Amino acid sequence: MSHVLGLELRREAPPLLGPLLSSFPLPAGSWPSQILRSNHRFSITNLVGAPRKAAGEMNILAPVRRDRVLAELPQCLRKEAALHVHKDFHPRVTCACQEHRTGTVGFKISKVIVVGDLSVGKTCLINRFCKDTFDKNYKATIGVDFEMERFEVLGVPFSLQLWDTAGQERFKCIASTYYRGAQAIIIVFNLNDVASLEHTKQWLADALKENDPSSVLLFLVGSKKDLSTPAQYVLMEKDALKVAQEMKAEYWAVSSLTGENVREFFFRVAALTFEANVLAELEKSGARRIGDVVRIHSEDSNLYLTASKKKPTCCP
Ligand SMILES: Nc1nc2c(ncn2[C@@H]2O[C@H](COP(=O)(O)OP(=O)(O)OP(=O)(O)O)[C@@H](O)[C@H]2O)c(=O)[nH]1
Ligand SMILES: [Mg+2]
Repeated sequence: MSHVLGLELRREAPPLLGPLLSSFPLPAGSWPSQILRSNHRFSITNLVGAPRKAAGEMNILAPVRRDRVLAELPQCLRKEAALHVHKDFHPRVTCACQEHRTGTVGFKISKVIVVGDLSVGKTCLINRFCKDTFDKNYKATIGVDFEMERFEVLGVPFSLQLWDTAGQERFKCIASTYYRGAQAIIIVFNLNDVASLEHTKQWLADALKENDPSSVLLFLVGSKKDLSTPAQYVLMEKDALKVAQEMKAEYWAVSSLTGENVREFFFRVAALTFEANVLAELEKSGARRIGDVVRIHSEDSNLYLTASKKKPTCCP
């Protein structure tokens, strides 16, 4: 079940949801008014008039599905355009997870926004991963919509909130109010439409206006791979890798129709977002210990490079 957001908002958060919602970067004056459970997933709706459950009836978090458990770091698609190419999670992250020193990471919900031209396949990509469905008919997203996905990474629960935004110009102003507070930005283009690749720079610029460019993880995703011949794909990939390198984004190519690379891609997003969260948490607790404030800088989005500049607060 998913819900269109951004139509009409009201400030009304059930008491139990306070801590949960505090990590939702919603525009001032808005709170999700309802959490519903649907199979393994939760969706939140802001639609006024939808029946509301009493807080006591709500299930706050769904259990993690067995096929959402990550024990190892999923690898990048192309080494030329990757956020990092290390084979394993950062040693400090592995160590912190083993010693149950991941702080609040297990309770947090990380926001991921998906942007790109209309009809490039953003909704289909999310639906393939979250619902394992594919709809060949185009239904434009109006405003924004989102899905929650729960993972377990190195034994720690971790949640991603995947925000599906509208690509149509007339809905852009609604959608852009939901860009704020993203930990990862997924910019989608159609591998068979070079204009959609060119437009990714503008989508990124718009999304970065609302976010801190030094801490957000970027992914450039080519969609509809099933529609390209191998020769066409090779040509497009060359251009896409160049754009990804300029953006300092990790490049992926997927097909929501066949499912190619969809799961691998979202697992990579979950793993890298988790890793960044744990590293930030370790920095924070280190800073607290010495009574100082530390700010995370990731100029080149390389989590390992960032971490190696800091004094270790965890083994080894
Ligand atoms: N062949 C093929 N078609 C796809 C794929 N992904 C999406 N489509 C089709 O492309 C059209 C648009 O897909 P959507 O996911 O709705 O596009 P969107 O980016 O969400 O569009 P907006 O919501 O308007 O921004 C639909 O007809 C889909 O069936 C794919 O991987 N392969
Ligand atoms: Mg859509």
